[in-house]
Amino acid sequence: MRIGLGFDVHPLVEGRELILGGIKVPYERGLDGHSDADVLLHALVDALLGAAALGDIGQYFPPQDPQWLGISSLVLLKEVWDKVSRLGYRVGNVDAVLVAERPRLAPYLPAMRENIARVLEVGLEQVGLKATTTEGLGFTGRGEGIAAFVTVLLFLDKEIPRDL
Ligand SMILES: Nc1ccn([C@@H]2O[C@H](COP(=O)(O)O)[C@@H](O)[C@H]2O)c(=O)n1
Ligand SMILES: C[C@@]1(CO)OP(=O)(O)OP(=O)(O)OC[C@H]1O
Repeated sequence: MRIGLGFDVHPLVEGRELILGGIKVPYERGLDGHSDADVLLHALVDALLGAAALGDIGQYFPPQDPQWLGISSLVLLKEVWDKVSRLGYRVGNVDAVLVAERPRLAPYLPAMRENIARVLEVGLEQVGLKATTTEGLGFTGRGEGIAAFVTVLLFLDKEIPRDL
């Protein structure tokens, strides 16, 4: 059994779409980055890589490489999951928190969970996802950016408990 932790932050800017968990969220600004800047999926990728002790997202998708310019982070997640699952790992559960003052994310969380469950080949009940504000405090509170924290539990095939 292995535990992984991922954390990411991207700045909110004008002229970009807001993509979170592979879902386009209607908002007047979007996250800036080399890829689609999906902060939730980047933190999830790092949690998976961390659990398998395989490094971090930038080692596989360098921000200087034009190949990844504007890429959907669902593609990056799929590539990393292929790598991790080839080692024999399966997901026990994922738990994640999006930290954003605005927009209100609750209506979009179910679709984000579905995307994550589909790519990681697990049931919806194995993917926890919440949103929180920081009550106006800090860079998230000022609306300067969005942060995400993700934990993941991996099992090797032979270790999977019967109730999962
Ligand atoms: N961007 C966000 C932030 C929060 N929510 C939902 O609001 C609830 C209250 O958040 P607090 O930070 O005030 O505790 C929270 O439970 C979320 O469901 C949201 O939808 N979008
Ligand atoms: C996803 C990658 C891909 O170039 O770029 P960004 O969208 O800038 O995201 P970040 O989390 O800053 O770094 C990871 C990179 O691998």
